[in-house]
Amino acid sequence: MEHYVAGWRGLVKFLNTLGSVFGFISKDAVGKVQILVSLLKGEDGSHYSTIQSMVKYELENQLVDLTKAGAHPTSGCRTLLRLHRALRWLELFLDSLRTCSEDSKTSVLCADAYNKSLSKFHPWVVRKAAGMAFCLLPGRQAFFDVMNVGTTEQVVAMLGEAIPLISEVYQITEDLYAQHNILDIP
Ligand SMILES: CCCCCCCCCCCCC/C=C/[C@@H](O)[C@H](COP(=O)(O)O)NC(=O)CCCCCCCCCCCCCCC
Repeated sequence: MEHYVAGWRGLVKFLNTLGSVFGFISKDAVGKVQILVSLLKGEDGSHYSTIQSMVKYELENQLVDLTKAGAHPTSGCRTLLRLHRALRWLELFLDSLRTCSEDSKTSVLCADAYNKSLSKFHPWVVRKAAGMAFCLLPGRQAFFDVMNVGTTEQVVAMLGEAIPLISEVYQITEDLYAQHNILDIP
C-alpha cells in the first residue's frame, strides 16, 4: 500500500506540472490518496499494509458498502478501486505514447485510452470536462520534455520498462477484487 500510494503521489505531481486545467482531476486523485494514507497511518493501519490485507479486514468487519452507497463512502476498498480503474487508463495511455508516431496527438491518444477504460464509470458531465481538459495536453514532444527522462528513445525505453509493472499491479488488484466480488463497489 505504501508503494501504491507513493506511485500515485508521483503521478499527481507530474499531472500538476501540466497546468491548472487538470486541477479538478488532480484534486480528486489527491483526495483519494489522502484517504488511503489516513487509513494506513490510523489506528487500524496495520490492516492496511497490503491491498490484500485491506480487502480482508474491511470485508470481514463490514466496512464496505457493497451494493449501495451508505455508511462507508470512504472505505479503503472503494477508494482504491477508483484509483485502480484510473490505472487501466494510465496503462493504455502510456502504451499508446510509447508506440505512437511522431505526429500523433497526445490529446487523441489520451481520449482514446479514456474512452476504452475509465469513461464508462463516469457520468456525462465528468466525461465532458475530461474531454475538454485532454484538448489542452501538450503535444507529444513537449509532453516527453516535461517527463524529463531524456531523448525520445530514452522515454520509449523507460515506458517499456514501466508499463509491464503497471500492468502487473493492475492485474493483481483486478484479480483480487474479482475474487471477492467487489469490482462494482458503489
Ligand atoms: C496526462 C493527462 C491526465 C488526464 C487524466 C485522465 C483521467 C481522467 C479522469 C477524469 C476524472 C475527473 C475527476 C472526477 C472523478 C471522480 O468523479 C471519479 C469517481 O470518484 P467518486 O466515485 O469518488 O466520485 N474519480 C476517479 O475516477 C478517479 C480519477 C483519478 C484520476 C487520476 C489521474 C491521474 C493522472 C496522472 C497522469 C500521469 C500521466 C503520466 C504520464 C507519464
